[in-house]
Amino acid sequence: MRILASDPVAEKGLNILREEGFIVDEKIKLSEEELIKIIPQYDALIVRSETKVTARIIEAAENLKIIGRAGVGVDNIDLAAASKKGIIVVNSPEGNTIAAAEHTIALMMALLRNIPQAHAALKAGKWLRKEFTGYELRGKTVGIIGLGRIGTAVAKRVKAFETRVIGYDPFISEERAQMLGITLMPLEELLQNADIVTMHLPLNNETRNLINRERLKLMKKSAFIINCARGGIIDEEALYEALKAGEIAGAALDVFAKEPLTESPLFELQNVIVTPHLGASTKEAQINVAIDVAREIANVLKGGLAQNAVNFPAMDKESYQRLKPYINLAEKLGNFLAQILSGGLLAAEIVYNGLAFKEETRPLTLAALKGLLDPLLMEKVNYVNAPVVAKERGIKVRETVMENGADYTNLITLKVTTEKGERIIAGTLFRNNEPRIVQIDQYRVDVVPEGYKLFVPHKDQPLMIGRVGLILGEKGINIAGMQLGRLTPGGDAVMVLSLDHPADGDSIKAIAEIPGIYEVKAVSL
Ligand SMILES: NC(=O)C1=CN([C@@H]2O[C@H](COP(=O)(O)OP(=O)(O)OC[C@H]3O[C@@H](n4cnc5c(N)ncnc54)[C@H](O)[C@@H]3O)[C@@H](O)[C@H]2O)C=CC1
Ligand SMILES: O=C(O)C(=O)COP(=O)(O)O
Repeated sequence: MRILASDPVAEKGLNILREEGFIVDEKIKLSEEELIKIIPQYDALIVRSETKVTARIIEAAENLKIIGRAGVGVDNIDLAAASKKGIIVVNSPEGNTIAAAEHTIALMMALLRNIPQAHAALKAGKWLRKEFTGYELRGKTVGIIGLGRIGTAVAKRVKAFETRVIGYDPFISEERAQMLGITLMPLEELLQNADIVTMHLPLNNETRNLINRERLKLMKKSAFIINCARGGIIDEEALYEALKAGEIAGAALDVFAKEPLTESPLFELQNVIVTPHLGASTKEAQINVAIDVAREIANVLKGGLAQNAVNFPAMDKESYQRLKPYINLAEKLGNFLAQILSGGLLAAEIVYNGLAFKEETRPLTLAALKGLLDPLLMEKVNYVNAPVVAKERGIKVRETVMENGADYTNLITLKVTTEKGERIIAGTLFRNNEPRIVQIDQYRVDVVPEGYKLFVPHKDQPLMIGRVGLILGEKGINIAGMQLGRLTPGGDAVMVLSLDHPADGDSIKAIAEIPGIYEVKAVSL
């Protein structure tokens, strides 16, 4: 399989992929058209922030299974397009946290002490001292917007400078803020109180131009603002005007609305210092992020699940190990049901009974949906696009979780409604995580969800098994196992045969013609 790195990525990461037997091409600074042309050859794409992975590129990516973002921000990737196409997007959420936090501190100190300006002046032959008198950090109030990984790492570090830290993040709790020693407050209040404001939140539709003209006006005239998160969070035009008018004291910017950026009115202002998106550019961070995404890509291309997928529920290693057999079971249940269904699919409900499902069920639901939808549809369905595909087709998906209430300690039941009625399948794990289908429709069974099956509802009467066995036997198809389920003697019953080879069309037809056989469905798991 082939992997393309379209931005500079540390060799240590790429070598992991080469050692795993993948072919890795490094081609940087490609245009959108160039990428569209070559992307069909690739199974995985690795990017940093420079490559814009547009919907057009994703559309052309016939073989792409995963996009690895060697860093945090995925705003350069069209996530909706990737999800729709079933392409997993992974990032490295922690690999560059320290690099970005330290760069923020570096910018903060440089800004307060005029280091870039003094450096430039002296190198130009000017020994200026009075002009470059700065400020101390001690005793100042630092306002952090976005208290995620980088925001909290910055908080920890500025505290060592004896500052007071205030924060704004609508998604963190008061308890967590207290634990970090940060006073939470509304954004407007933070802007009014901070001597230094620093941004550490993602760019999205809610945060674009979060710091606009009105909000900049709330800041103290003596205040500084730093953006080491994403360009576009601060309105650059409004910032220019605020700085020019002396409404705030200065700004340090590592990121810009449009990158690369080599000319900007902001660059002409003495109280603005800039770096070209260097937050994550340390040797250490680049090795960390490259290794993280390489491991994810290798794992996913070998059929595993991603742990840091942005468009798939994230799972830590432990949860993944624990849930993996259930994920496989859920997928098999969906798959089995898909192969015995008739009529258009209207709704799917997945019911989880048992403590195994107390914490996390989302990956199981996605697996059940994938198993259910993939055999029914022309397009490829996987864990990532399964909900999108279901939604697009108007299939209602419901999830119910109950701590107990079933005959098995942990049971997954998939109920689907089609135009022709309702069908049910349920499964559990036996000892040693052995998967079993324990119910199909109203019948109790004990079927290993593996290999070739024949699902044969019939009337409970003598000779049924014998005649089915004879037809298959005459074709040299060996029956490896058989399960019978019936409601009442002489009533409706079901046979689930496990075969060593798939049954051919003629045998299936011949079985279907036996009086008392209601239907015959071949299932391959
Ligand atoms: N300059 C650079 O080279 C680098 C920039 N970054 C950027 O830094 C930013 C932060 O990264 P991490 O801390 O790793 O992410 P994170 O996901 O750990 O933290 C982001 C925080 O922002 C908060 N948030 C979301 N919407 C918000 C809103 N409307 N107002 C206030 N807070 C909000 C979230 O609740 C979360 O706590 C990202 O934009 C990332 O792309 C990251 C690494 C390097
Ligand atoms: O990780 C992030 O979000 C970054 O902004 C780092 O960007 P980069 O990988 O250095 O292009």
